Amino acid sequence: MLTVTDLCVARGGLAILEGVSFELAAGRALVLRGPNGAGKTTLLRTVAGLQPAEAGEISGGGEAIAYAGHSDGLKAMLSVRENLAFWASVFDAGGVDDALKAFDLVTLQDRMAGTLSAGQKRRLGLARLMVTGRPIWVLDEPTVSLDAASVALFADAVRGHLAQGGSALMATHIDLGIPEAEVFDVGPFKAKPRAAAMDEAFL
Ligand SMILES: Nc1ncnc2c1ncn2[C@@H]1O[C@H](COP(=O)(O)OP(=O)(O)OP(=O)(O)O)[C@@H](O)[C@H]1O
Repeated sequence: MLTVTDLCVARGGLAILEGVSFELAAGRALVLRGPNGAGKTTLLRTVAGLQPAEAGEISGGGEAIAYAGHSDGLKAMLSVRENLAFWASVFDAGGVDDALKAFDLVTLQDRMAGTLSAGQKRRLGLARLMVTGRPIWVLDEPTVSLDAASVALFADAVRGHLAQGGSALMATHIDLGIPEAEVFDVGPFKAKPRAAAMDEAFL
């Protein structure tokens, strides 16, 4: 269970969201909603441990989290299969063949990742999640560049992950058709204007 309590997150020296609390249980998905610039990416980065929280607590995250952000994080000179094998070895996990199948990458498995189209790169970036063995997927706009068929593959992968007791926290503007998903609107948690604590030394 991922538990976020009274969290305040900041970006560029400014508090963005404050008083954020939610729980994410095994088998559940939580979709962050809010307009551009509302703070969804900042919240996801903080939950994933990529930046410190200004205040509040996050428990149950850490090593349990696999994060996929705006960048696909691929190695251009490795093949599709080699990219997945590399990440599987980093996480000491397996599942390369299942990941290739789930994201329709079998026929592309020997192609250099750098030669893939934007949507194919995104499919490979998302397939990486399946070889991490980590239970909590934290995903920032995972469906960018994906066509309708690929969005359906992604939704199937998330549903499969939830069915195995995993969970997913994601920012997305589209309806993925995942009945387990709850919506969390970040709008009401907009921070009152004030400088973030970490920048005090530079004021
Ligand atoms: N590196 C940065 N330095 C300064 N400000 C930043 C930085 N990154 C983001 N911001 C600002 O922080 C606020 C929150 O941005 P964030 O990316 O979290 O929003 P978002 O809800 O994910 O938006 P979108 O839907 O457009 O992806 C915005 O006002 C943004 O301009």
